[in-house]
Amino acid sequence: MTALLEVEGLTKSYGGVHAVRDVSFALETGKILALIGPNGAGKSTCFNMLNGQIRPDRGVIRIAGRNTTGLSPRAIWRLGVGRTFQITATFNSMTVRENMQVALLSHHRELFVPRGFAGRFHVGRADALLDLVGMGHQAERACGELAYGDLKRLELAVALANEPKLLLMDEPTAGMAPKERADLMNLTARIARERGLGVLFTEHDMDVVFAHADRIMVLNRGELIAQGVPQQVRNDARVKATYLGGAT
Ligand SMILES: Nc1ncnc2c1ncn2[C@@H]1O[C@H](COP(=O)(O)OP(=O)(O)OP(=O)(O)O)[C@@H](O)[C@H]1O
Repeated sequence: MTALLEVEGLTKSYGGVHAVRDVSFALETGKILALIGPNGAGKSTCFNMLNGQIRPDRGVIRIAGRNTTGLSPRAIWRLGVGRTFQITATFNSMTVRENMQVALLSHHRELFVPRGFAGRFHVGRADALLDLVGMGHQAERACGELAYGDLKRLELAVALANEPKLLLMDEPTAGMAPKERADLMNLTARIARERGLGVLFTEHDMDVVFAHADRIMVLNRGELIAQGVPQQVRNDARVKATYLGGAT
């Protein structure tokens, strides 16, 4: 069976710095894969090659069997790759529902709706996605008033408006309280299973990674030094020496 995401020999250098070197992995539908590593290991570079922001020097990226290497971020988004960001990207002056409506209009390429009319479109779909992430009761609130954890859930719903097959989450739980972190990751795992999404996330919080990832990849100085299920990675001598130390 073709994996949802297949990466072979992904490589990127900046001058003499090997930011990502010969990285290969695969991600199956319905699974959650974590990409971890110390500061400067190459996580962001790797992520940004997958979403089209950085062009690899070498290597191949296939999403659902289609070669997406070197495509623009917009083309990759159109092929069904959703993203959430470290810094939440919602419109603060709009309500929660309006943010969803804008995302849905964009997904349906309805970009020329006259100002002030966007609120009439996709109400049912917007509310269904808000219910899915537990935000239905806050549909009328302005985003600027939301608690941080709720903003992150809205951001997840916005990413789902594009009906992605693959979801890339950059430090999804950064800045959240421990209980909110677990809630967001449990929600993400449930949605991934139910909708057959693959999720790739970067994360500095090892509790989140080991509790919620199906598989973990560890980067160090641009190279993948280990990948496997959490128990394998936790017990890997090289990972312990270079990264985890006594952390787990
Ligand atoms: N645009 C760039 N120009 C030059 N060097 C870069 C550039 N982007 C990244 N690097 C270098 O590539 C290496 C990998 O950086 P990257 O940001 O991908 O790591 P990271 O694992 O995401 O780190 P962090 O956890 O701190 O965000 C680092 O040595 C970094 O200094």
